[in-house]
Amino acid sequence: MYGGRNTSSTGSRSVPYSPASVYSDTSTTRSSTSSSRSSVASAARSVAGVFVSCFTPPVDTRSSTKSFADSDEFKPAASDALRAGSERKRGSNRGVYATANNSTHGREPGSVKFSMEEILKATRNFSSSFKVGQGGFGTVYRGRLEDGTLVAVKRAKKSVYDKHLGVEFQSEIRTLAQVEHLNLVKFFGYLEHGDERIVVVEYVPNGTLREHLDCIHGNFLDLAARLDIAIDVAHAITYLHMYTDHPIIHRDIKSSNILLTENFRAKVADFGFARLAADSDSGVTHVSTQVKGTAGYLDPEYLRTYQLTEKSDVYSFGVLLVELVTGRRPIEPKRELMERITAKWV
Ligand SMILES: Nc1ncnc2c1ncn2[C@@H]1O[C@H](COP(=O)(O)OP(=O)(O)OP(=O)(O)O)[C@@H](O)[C@H]1O
Repeated sequence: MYGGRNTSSTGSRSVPYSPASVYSDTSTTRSSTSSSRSSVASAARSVAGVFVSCFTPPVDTRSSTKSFADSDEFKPAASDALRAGSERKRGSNRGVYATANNSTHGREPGSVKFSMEEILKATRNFSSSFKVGQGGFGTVYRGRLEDGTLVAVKRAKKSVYDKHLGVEFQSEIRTLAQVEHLNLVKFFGYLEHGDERIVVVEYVPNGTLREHLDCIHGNFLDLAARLDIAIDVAHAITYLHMYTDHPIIHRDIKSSNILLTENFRAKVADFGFARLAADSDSGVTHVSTQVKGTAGYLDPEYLRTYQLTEKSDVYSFGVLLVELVTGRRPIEPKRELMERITAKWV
């Protein structure tokens, strides 16, 4: 059922990302791309239609909502970064994308090899008070570079690179280095030194989408905010699928990989599982791979065939949309048998 990937008429995927090229059916790029890749944006548009027809836009309460960053010791720098144009507020132009040129940071994303000294200084020797999370890859610390840039420092646990002999790490680095989009967590650089594998990315101050759906931060996401988040994620996925040199399949779209800014806009994180999509120019339409991803979000066809295409991300995005609308988790083990798997339930 998977169709082949069409290529742009220019033969190049490095086209500037513009709302017109994504949303206009007359755009050369869009008209020449496969329906699989446009389905992310159209899914978001459909949900947008449902939301818009069902709900009167609520008053924007988010500006008055207290966020992580308000109490954060890094607050001044975080606020500066947000003010300086790397963010857009609700109601401003959708789909206007940051480029390296309007970055407020001193560093060009993706180009930096960090030294251990810089990392230790930024995280105060991996101080536990700077720890912000723990995931499959390792421990995440927040830090501040010498030039004031706020960063998240992802320190791989030893088993990760022992097991995969650095392959996953190298894959993450290559992927991170080639992407830049307002709705993707920005990559600043990395460190590979002895036993250490560290990735330095943009610090996104307001927690994960899942945390907000669980009301862990004490504020409720109104429907307009949820819609904005859905559209942000759709933009990020569309960019990965259509506008990088080689299409990138994220492979782990889920609410705990969606980070929120102070203005409750979404940035997609965690490219640890990312894998370049098959190149349609060579006639290959899928990548055969061992199954990776997160239970509840996994495309059943990918689970059955091990053949990965961009459609797997679109499926996960669909689960995410249901999660956004209902607040449910993709798997709810405490519910009755028939209701446990959200995709089936919905
Ligand atoms: N760029 C970031 N800015 C701020 N916090 C972050 C950032 N990246 C990660 N975090 C925090 O660290 C936690 C762990 O992130 P990580 O990406 O390592 O794992 P995960 O996505 O939660 O889990 P898994 O690796 O199993 O997919 C996140 O849940 C989030 O709270």
